[in-house]
Amino acid sequence: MRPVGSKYLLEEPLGRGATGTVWRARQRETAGAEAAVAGEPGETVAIKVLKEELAHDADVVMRFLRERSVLLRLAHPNIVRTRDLVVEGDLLALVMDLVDGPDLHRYLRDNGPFSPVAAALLTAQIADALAASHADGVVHRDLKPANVLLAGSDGSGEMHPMLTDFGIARLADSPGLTRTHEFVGTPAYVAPESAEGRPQTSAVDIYGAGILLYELVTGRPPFAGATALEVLHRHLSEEPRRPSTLPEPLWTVIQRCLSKRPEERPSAENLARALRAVASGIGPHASPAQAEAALGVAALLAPDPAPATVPGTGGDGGTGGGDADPTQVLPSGAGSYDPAAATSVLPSTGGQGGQGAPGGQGDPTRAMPPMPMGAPAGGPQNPDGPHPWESQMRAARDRNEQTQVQYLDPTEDPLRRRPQRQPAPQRPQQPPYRQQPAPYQQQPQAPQRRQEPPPQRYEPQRPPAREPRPRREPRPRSANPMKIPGLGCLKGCLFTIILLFVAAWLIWELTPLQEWIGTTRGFFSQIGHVFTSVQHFVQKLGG
Ligand SMILES: Nc1ncnc2c1ncn2[C@@H]1O[C@H](COP(=O)(O)OP(=O)(O)OP(=O)(O)O)[C@@H](O)[C@H]1O
Repeated sequence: MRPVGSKYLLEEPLGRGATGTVWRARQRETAGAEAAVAGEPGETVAIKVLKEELAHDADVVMRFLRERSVLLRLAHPNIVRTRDLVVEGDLLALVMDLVDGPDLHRYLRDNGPFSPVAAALLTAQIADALAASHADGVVHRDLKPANVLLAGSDGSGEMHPMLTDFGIARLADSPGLTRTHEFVGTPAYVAPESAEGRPQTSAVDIYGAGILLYELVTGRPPFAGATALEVLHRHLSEEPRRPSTLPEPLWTVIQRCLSKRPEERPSAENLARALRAVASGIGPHASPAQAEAALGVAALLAPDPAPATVPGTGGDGGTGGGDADPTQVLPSGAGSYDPAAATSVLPSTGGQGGQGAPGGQGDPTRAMPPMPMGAPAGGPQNPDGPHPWESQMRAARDRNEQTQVQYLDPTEDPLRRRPQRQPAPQRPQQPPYRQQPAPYQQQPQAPQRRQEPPPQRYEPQRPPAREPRPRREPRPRSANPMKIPGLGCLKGCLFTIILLFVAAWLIWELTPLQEWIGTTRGFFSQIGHVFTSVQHFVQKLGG
């Protein structure tokens, strides 16, 4: 057991991320006044020991100390509380409350997607946490299922999401570690402005929340690709595709969160409110008024008039980033991309040039090659040393937990396996103000895989599912199985000739045609006469 400072003892690793390793630890003695939570000897805590690269960077240490008060101050029921920050020699560590439960990424992988109502309620709680941190000027910047821990997901039914890793992204993008204009994040969850190195605000967290919500209901994030660059391209240029099972109001929320323009995304507070309105309006017990309110959710999604800015990205009017930065054309097809990749430091402009940089395109750990652009504008970088991006990607490769993009077999999709619609009573016939608990008052239920989902479903106005028609045997066309090519055409021709013959006979016999022509012969004798004339003519020709 390794001591951390004089107050904590590391017991066993809980998991490793790009920025450090999280340990289950025990408190040895009560912490001093500098800690937010003094704790009791013997108490179990979680400690994130930051990676050595971070701990060796003077700038990170400075930032760690400077942000100490912000991190310790962040208190919200949906934020994992940071109890203490330890700086000792080469060691930087965050002491947190130990959350007994899986992270959301693992939970999704093991249990499959959530119902739209459960997903909306879960994301509403995450939006609550974001609203509190944004009000305090703290932008998370790395919102993703792996950074949401689920307390109380032990089968008791209630699920309590807790956002963790606050401020870590901010520590990791120290100018000493990453070059100017680079960003920290995970490609599948990165907002377009971060991908382009434009100024960032709290709207990047709203984008992350939109991606997370999409993933909760579908099992996978909206933009995937073989390489990190491909994923970033999609964030910049593609619109997400609407899954067919997604209720209209929830889709409206997702679309607004995933708006390419940060100023069009809702504030975290409005997002939470809108998601609760949607959850109560799309459930089966929704009153007509609640359903109506859900359909008008767009009106609730007002943007934040004064979004919190991310220092150093230009969003604060500071030195980094800047509006003048041109939109980049990202080279595609380079490198490999693990969608499970941990938080990454991706060069978005500037860089050391692709070919000569260590760990170039041939390096499979590389998710994004350096851009062939200008020289780095950032801090004192050693051009020969490995870029932190490389070591972070190597860490990602070493991780035990790999995010898996889950493609759900439609037959196993609990969203599709909804109960058959009964000829249910029409909504207007329901007593309008029943004493029912509103769906937003219910805690999101843990979805059980391969179990019938709870009937918290949005029923769009669709006709009831039809019985599939019995398959018809192809009609036998003929008793003769032999197929003669052109037979159909021949039959048609013969039929036409007979038809013409009969028509000519009728015209000849029933009209005064024969008198006009001056012959009084019947039709058949006239035909015979014509044939005889032709025969004589041919014989004459033949001599
Ligand atoms: N406070 C905590 N209590 C219990 N387990 C935790 C706590 N914080 C993190 N963990 C667990 O530790 C593991 C590693 O966490 P960490 O945040 O370092 O990884 P990550 O989020 O996957 O990576 P990164 O954010 O660096 O890309 C995760 O599996 C997470 O479930």
